[in-house]
Amino acid sequence: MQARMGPNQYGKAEIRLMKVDRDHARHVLHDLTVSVALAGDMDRVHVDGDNSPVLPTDTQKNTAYAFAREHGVAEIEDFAALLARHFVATQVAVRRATVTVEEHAWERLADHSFARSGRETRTATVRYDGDRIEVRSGLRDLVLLSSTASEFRGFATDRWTTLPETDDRILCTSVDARWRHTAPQADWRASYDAVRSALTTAFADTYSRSLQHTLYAMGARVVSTCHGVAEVRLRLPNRHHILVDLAPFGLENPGEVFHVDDRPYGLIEGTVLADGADADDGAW
Ligand SMILES: O=c1[nH]c(=O)c2[nH]c(=O)[nH]c2[nH]1
Repeated sequence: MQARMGPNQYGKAEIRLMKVDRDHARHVLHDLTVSVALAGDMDRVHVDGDNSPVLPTDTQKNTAYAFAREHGVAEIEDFAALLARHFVATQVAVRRATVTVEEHAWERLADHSFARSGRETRTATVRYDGDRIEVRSGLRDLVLLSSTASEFRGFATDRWTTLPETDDRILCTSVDARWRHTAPQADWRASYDAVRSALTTAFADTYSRSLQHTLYAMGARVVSTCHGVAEVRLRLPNRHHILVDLAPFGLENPGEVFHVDDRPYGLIEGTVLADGADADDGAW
């Protein structure tokens, strides 16, 4: 058999980790999902069954827990970078580590009581190759809705088109955004707050001709107002709200009662780049 091993990586996915900071009576939670992916000199693992370069995924999981205890978890970008650097620095066969961390939000009820929050999930992906460190931050499940100021008309039609044009509809989406930083170090919390605010204010401010039009407005607001962000990638599912026909009941429905369709949905995806930035195909 003529074959050779192509690109590969391996690691522990979705390590669920809760770190409680309990130095003060007012506890702080860091509820994380951590995923590790290691790549390097692993051909002989696959081809010959030689496990000597394999740091078990079980060990990777233990390392995440131990580092949370030893170093704490401040910002998820820093925690991801700590782990990524560790695996490359300590394993000769590992040339590149990619660590993704998601942070699940909790709302405080009291000093040591919390309610799981309906807020979005914050994310970070850090890739380290022994030389360069790339940091991407992001968020997902940020659900936004405009109850007007959204239209969709003037689109292409053919014999299969049934969608009527509309000059007033609900626009609703669940934002999945990732953005690339120009620098390996930043005030991650402040940067996150700035990007979130740019996304939400652009969504709210924009008179939408389509979700594509809104996507660009949101991305452009991020790269033009958020210092140190070179590129933002957006995935916006169109959560269709369909006006219910109440005429059979003798009722008008002037944009008040909608059926919320969960699938299928339009999926609008796009990258917006800062002036002068090149698209980058690192770890997203
Ligand atoms: O904002 C929209 N973009 C589309 O591409 C599209 N297609 C569709 O059926 N509805 C919508 N809405």
